[in-house]
Amino acid sequence: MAASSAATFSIGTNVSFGCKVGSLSQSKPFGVRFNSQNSLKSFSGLKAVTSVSCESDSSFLGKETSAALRGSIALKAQKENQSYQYHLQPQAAFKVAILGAAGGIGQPLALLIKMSPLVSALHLYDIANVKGVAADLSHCNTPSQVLDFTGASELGSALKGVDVVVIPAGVPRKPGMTRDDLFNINAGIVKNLIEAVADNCPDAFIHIISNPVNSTVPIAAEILKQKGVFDPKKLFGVSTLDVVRANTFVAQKKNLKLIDVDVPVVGGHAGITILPLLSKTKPSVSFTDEEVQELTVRIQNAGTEVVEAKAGTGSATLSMAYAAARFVESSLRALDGDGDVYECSYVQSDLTELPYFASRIKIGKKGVEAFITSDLQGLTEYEQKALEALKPELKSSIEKGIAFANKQAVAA
Ligand SMILES: NC(=O)c1ccc[n+]([C@@H]2O[C@H](COP(=O)([O-])OP(=O)(O)OC[C@H]3O[C@@H](n4cnc5c(N)ncnc54)[C@H](O)[C@@H]3O)[C@@H](O)[C@H]2O)c1
Ligand SMILES: O=C(O)C[C@H](O)C(=O)O
Repeated sequence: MAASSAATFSIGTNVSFGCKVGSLSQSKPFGVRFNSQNSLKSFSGLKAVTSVSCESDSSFLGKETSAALRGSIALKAQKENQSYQYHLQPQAAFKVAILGAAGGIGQPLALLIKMSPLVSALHLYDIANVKGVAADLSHCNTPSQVLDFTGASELGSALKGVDVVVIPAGVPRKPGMTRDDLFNINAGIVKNLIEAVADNCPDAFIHIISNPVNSTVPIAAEILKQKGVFDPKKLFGVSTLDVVRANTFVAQKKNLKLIDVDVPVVGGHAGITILPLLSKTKPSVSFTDEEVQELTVRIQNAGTEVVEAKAGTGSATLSMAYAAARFVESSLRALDGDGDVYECSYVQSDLTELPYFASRIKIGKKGVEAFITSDLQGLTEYEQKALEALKPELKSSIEKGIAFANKQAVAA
């Protein structure tokens, strides 16, 4: 085997996991390898805000200079390299649950999370078919323990003691459907799962993937309120896939190094409510009006692009698992005390007049720590108009979710 051959992939954080064959791993066939020095430039969005903020006096990072910031990250990265390169123990001991783990997203997401050095236990829950997924995954010689849970009677055990709950349970779209067409089935699924989360792990970070996210997040919030355990800082609608897509499409269009590109995406997660702020792209890049129009529409329709290509067999699963794994890893890093974690997410917000809104946020140990307001300042005329145009649809999706949850409460 060639001493230098290495297969390494990153899920978009400053941590990458690699199976390295050769000098590093002769006595260790699988290694958890931190690539932090390289990835100072390759965070694919997670730390892109570093460069935003260092150029702006009004940034959330205050007076810290770019050089000092990079220096501190480099030092930390070096230490991480030293500490973890040769160990198979988890770096931290967080427990993650996936609800809907046997599904198209759930399975690859479970695999990616199984590779995280921050996870000590992975709880896989579904209404069926999860035993085999867990048996299969448990043979991977990465540190976390995999446990399976099937059906409502085991849901409570799946959630006990968990730090992060990820919810991709529910039905996906078929061609011709909108995400809102999933409401009737998925609203009830999310409601039931969130009730169990409220009862068993009310302090956990909750990541909602199930569509329509614009409504399922408000449903989850209302259920948590009814149970008296709502912490708005810990409820996240996962809109990371919109950022991943925006980064990919912009890099392709402008012939940029993919790993450097970061585009904030705000609003919500459906059609025109998905608003990529191309004027805020890092590195700074100019677009013609036609490019802005073409890229914006492609990013907004990217989910439909996949649904149509899959021709009735489902919607995005692999790219979604990748995006969700990135968001999980970011959350775990924040829980682990990393003070430099930024992601876009659909959360309770007062950035606009709407109660829920996706924007870039800083995530800390207690959840949402700050909103990156600068992204919404100095928008182009195109972006400003698109922002106003998305509000009525987003408002009505939010109200639909709230009404559903309240109606259920009255009926109960
Ligand atoms: N937020 C996003 O960006 C994004 C991206 C892609 C897909 N999605 C959404 O994610 C959801 C799942 O997509 P998928 O492709 O994985 O679908 P899928 O049908 O392949 O998998 C869904 C899984 O959920 C399980 N499930 C159903 N009811 C459940 C319940 N009550 N409790 C636990 N598990 C239950 C099913 O058994 C199945 O294994 C869909 O609603 C889809 O629209 C969101
Ligand atoms: O488009 C869908 O229905 C799934 C998901 O929301 C996506 O953006 O891919």
